Amino acid sequence: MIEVANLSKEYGQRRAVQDLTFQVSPGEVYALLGPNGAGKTTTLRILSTLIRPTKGRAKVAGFDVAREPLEVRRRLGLVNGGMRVYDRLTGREVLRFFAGFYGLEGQAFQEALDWVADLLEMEETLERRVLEMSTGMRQKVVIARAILHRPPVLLLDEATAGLDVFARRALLNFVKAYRQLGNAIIYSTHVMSEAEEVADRVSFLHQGRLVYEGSKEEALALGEGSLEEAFVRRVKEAA
Ligand SMILES: Nc1ncnc2c1ncn2[C@@H]1O[C@H](COP(=O)(O)OP(=O)(O)OP(=O)(O)O)[C@@H](O)[C@H]1O
Repeated sequence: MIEVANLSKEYGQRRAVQDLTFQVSPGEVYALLGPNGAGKTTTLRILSTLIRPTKGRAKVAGFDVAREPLEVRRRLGLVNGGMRVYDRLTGREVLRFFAGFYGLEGQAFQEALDWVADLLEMEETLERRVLEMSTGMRQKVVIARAILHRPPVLLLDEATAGLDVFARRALLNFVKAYRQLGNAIIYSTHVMSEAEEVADRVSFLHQGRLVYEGSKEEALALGEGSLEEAFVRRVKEAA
């Protein structure tokens, strides 16, 4: 569902991502792990067609991100930590506005709304103004907006940033439910414990390079039960 081949991105002299290759299958959560500046956001921005790669290729649902960006966008949802939505609107109004971009109106909008409200357990959030929502409720609106069109590919970039324990739990449960529907998910974070909970496979990104990729179980074995330890060991070996 996601294919990345020898992908590189340079900002002037700075190499943000170097020669990255990986694939993600339908029904799989792929954790992209690494510290700040490792290149995670750059990778997701390329996949979501916001920036172009300097070298290499990436495909989403079979469509090339550089040559067929509109086809890619139709099949993809993106969630960043700290994304904003319009304060004065209710949850329902925000979602109606964005649904319009996907051509979801009338009955189709209502069906999409019922679907996301159920999946994210957010019925009461729909009637409240964003201004009056908790951070967790707001994040549900952000996620709902990203999946209204039921994309088979979902990219989550530090999506739990700023969330309390209940909201984080709700998000992790949602990730599991969305995978269960057969969708491909990239879960990008520097919080290794979250990946331990939701990932099927993990990769470690360090200074723009993929220094490790394996099943979560293999990575945990490498770190004697800890992904953080596995990351540190792999980075030392790669140095
Ligand atoms: N627009 C830009 N112009 C110049 N350099 C950039 C730009 N965007 C990112 N970089 C650099 O590219 C590298 C990778 O950044 P990126 O944001 O992809 O990392 P990250 O793993 O997502 O980290 P974070 O969690 O801090 O966002 C960093 O060295 C960063 O400073």
